[in-house]
Amino acid sequence: MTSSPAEAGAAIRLAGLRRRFATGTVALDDVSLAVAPGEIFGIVGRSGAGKSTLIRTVNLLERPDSGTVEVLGQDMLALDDAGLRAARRGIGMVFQHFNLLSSRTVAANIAFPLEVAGLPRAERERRVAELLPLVGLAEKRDNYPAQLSGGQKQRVGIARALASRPRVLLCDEATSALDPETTADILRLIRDLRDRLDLTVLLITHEMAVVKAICDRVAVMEAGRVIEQGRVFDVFTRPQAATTRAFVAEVIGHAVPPGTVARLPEPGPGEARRLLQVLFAGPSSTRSVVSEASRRFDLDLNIVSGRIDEIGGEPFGIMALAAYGPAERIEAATGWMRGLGLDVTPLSPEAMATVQEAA
Ligand SMILES: Nc1ncnc2c1ncn2[C@@H]1O[C@H](COP(=O)(O)OP(=O)(O)OP(=O)(O)O)[C@@H](O)[C@H]1O
Repeated sequence: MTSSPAEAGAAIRLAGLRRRFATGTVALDDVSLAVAPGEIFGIVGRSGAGKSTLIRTVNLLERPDSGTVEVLGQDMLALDDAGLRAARRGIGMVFQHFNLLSSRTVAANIAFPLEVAGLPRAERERRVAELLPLVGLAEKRDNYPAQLSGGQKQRVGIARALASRPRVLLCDEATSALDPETTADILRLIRDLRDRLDLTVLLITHEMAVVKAICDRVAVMEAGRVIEQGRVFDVFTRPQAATTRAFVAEVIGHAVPPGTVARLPEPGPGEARRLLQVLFAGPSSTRSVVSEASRRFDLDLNIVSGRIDEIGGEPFGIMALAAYGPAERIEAATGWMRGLGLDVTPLSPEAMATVQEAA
């Protein structure tokens, strides 16, 4: 998997970024990625993986020790203070905890960056009047943050980020403080704004469900490195790294009732029993793959569970198989299915239960 689609004319291009804190922690260890104009690009990783440090290098809230940061064709590290201030107006940022000023109304919070930039009052008011309906807050103009729900506060945060008409939007765990339903609303809003305003969006999250919901491409970070990146559909259907598999399983790990696993027949004499999770692109071909594998390798392959899901309208399937037969023939069948492009992962009964709980 490569980042090649974005290489030419990228909206954001980060190359060879390193950042080591005085404590000795290496938060970024040779990170490179390119985000195409109009793309929603997700960076996913566990706590401490380096996501915040990475997103903060894009607008130079964090300066890398080495590497290059290019946004909209501009070399950010070459700018003087005035140049950097101007460049930052082209890069909006949305925060996890909204960072609203409690003593200001919704309208005054949204206008704040314009005030800092020295825009006359009339222009600020005109811009706020445009932004309020765009984020669905036309009725809340004169409310204070304390009178708003979490989702409404984040809408204010988004409107404020868009006030200076940026072309790039950075979202730092923008939905992590919200409940699932509100998260879905805010993600829809971000996607809608991307479409309407032709924005490029870089977001960080620890939730693969966020990536699945709105991202076009994703990079998975671990210990300061990007360990895998690609189209979201490809990463979900053919995850490579163990960490990516674990992330993917959190979202699409499907329910195999523990009782079902417990009731599976024991293998016969000289037979092995293996539980396999199979991920595949497209809804239709699996059943024939399973029956062909069964014939070719003379195995008993039972579909324990299965379902079809989709990402960006593209369908994919997830299936749990119980395979019975000589261990080496099960291995051979697994290899054969992988050769056809299916992602096959052995599951222990315990793993099946874990996957089910996480789903
Ligand atoms: N200012 C700092 N000084 C020292 N170490 C830091 C600093 N900021 C971050 N780190 C460390 O760098 C590593 C990466 O942190 P970062 O916040 O970028 O990760 P993250 O993936 O965003 O995690 P989280 O979701 O918990 O914020 C962590 O080990 C963190 O403790």
